[in-house]
Formats: sequence, structure tokens, C-alpha cells
Amino acid sequence: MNILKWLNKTIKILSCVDNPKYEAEFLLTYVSGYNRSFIITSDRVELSQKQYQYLNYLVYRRSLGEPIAYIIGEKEFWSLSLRVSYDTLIPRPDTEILVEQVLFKIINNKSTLILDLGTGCGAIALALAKSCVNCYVIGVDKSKKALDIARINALQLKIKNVSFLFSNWFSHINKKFDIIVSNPPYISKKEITLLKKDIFFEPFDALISDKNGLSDIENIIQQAKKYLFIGGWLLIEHGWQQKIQVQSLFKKYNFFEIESYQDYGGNDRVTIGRHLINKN
Ligand SMILES: C[S@@+](CC[C@H](N)C(=O)[O-])C[C@H]1O[C@@H](n2cnc3c(N)ncnc32)[C@H](O)[C@@H]1O
Repeated sequence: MNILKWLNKTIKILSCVDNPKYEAEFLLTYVSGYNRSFIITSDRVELSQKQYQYLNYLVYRRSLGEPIAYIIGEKEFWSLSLRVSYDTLIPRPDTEILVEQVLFKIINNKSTLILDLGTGCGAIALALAKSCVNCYVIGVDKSKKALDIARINALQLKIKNVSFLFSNWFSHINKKFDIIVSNPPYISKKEITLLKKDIFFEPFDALISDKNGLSDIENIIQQAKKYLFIGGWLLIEHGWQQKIQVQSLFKKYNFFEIESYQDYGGNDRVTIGRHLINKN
């Protein structure tokens, strides 16, 4: 079968996804190694039997809703190509807002010790470590399999000012940090049923939290001051409807300079607060 015929057939099969043409072309470039302009200008080129069979297998997986990132085992975040697996959440572009806040509002090239709670494939920790050579970042997770992926990513990207360790939130942390960041699970059990089916391929432990999605966020905010130097910052990613509740939790646990920031889609996404006085 030639490229044109395969594309036309695949675009129909993938009509259930948001952008079938883009995804069909993406899978074709991934399997064939041809770039997009070659695909467009040379669409009469025949696919080999091996390419054809492998492509159809990947398209079948995609048609069942499996995210492209799991199919190819990779996702770009902060211009870093990161390995992902079924044990890690797929990093989202919205999370780059949190990285931007740390780098441009708080650090300003100062030497800084950062803790990333719930690091998954290491996206936030690696983006911060790569962008700030004066920083040292520790990423923790309760999923040992996710930590293995994060360590592979650090090795492949040759990022040395980062390390990853097991911890159930703060359970294995015994020092203080300048900055604590987290993109914790924050989706409620009720809300998850309303989301796109792609999400059911991701680890539930990375997504769902009790108390309307706020249980892990509260747990982190409540404990964070013990692990922050005076003047240190806590930054938390949350759901677009959780800003008011998250700001209240920052106030309840005596954080100052509380502010929230929106993602690229204009949704409230990250709330930050500062530890200024030693009062619980
Ligand atoms: C929403 S994912 C975020 C992953 C990654 N930081 C990112 O932004 O792509 C939440 C992560 O928190 C981890 N996690 C959930 N509960 C945890 C706990 N009690 N202690 C440590 N990590 C936890 C999950 O395994 C998952 O990797």
C-alpha cells in the first residue's frame, strides 16, 4: 500500500481522536523515519510489508484510546525528550507554568535546593535541573517503577544535578529546601468518569485524590513548612476549579505571599505561597 492510501484509510480509523490527520502522519514519520515534507510530497511511495504491519498495530492501539506518548514511549516536556511508561503520568504542557514560576519568579540564578514531590518520569525535576545549573533537585515518588524511569531520563539527558528517591510524600525526607514543588494527584473520583478515555491508561495513583481531589494537596501543604527554610516557597499544581480551596489551605497553614497563576488555556493552575514565620 502506498503512503497516500494508508493515510486516507488511517484518518478514517482515527476519526475518534481530536486530530486524526496529524496523528496518522505522526505515526507514519515515527515508523518510517520519513519527515513530514517527504510524506506530503512523495505520497505514492510504497510502504514495506513490515512498516505496514507495524503501523497498523500502532493505529489499532491508538484507536482503543491509548495515548500516543505510551505507544511511542516518549513525551516532550520543556524541550526535553522524556521516556514514559504505564507507570508514569504523561507530562502535560500546562505543568510548564510551574517550571516557569520557579525559574523566572523565584530562583533568578541563585543556588537553590529544590524538592519535587510526586516526580513521576521526572519531568519537573529534570526541567528545573537542566535550566538551572546552580540548583540541585531531589525528585521523590512512592512509585518505584516511576523512579526507575526518572533515573533513566536523567542518565539519557546527562543531567547530573538531580537525584531521585522513594518517599511517601515527606516520609523519607530529612532536610530543608529553598523550594518545594508538586504536581500531586488532584482529580476527584466523581470527576474522573467525565474525562476523556485516554486518561484511563494512566496510573490511577497519579491522578485521583480523596476529599474532592484535595486530600494530597492538603497533606503536602500541611507538612511542607517543616521542610522549607524560612523564606522558602511551596508551589502546587491543581485543578482549574480548585484555586479558592487551595488558596484557603495555604492560608490555613500560615503561608504568605499567596498567588495563583493560569495555564496557557487561561485556567487557574498553580498556586504558590511563602514560608515566612515559624508558626504552625
Ligand atoms: C500527577 S502525577 C505528576 C507526575 C509528574 N510530576 C508530572 O508533573 O508529570 C502525581 C505523581 O505523584 C505520585 N504520588 C502519588 N501519591 C504519592 C505519595 N503519597 N507520595 C509520593 N508520591 C506520590 C504518583 O506516583 C505520580 O507520579
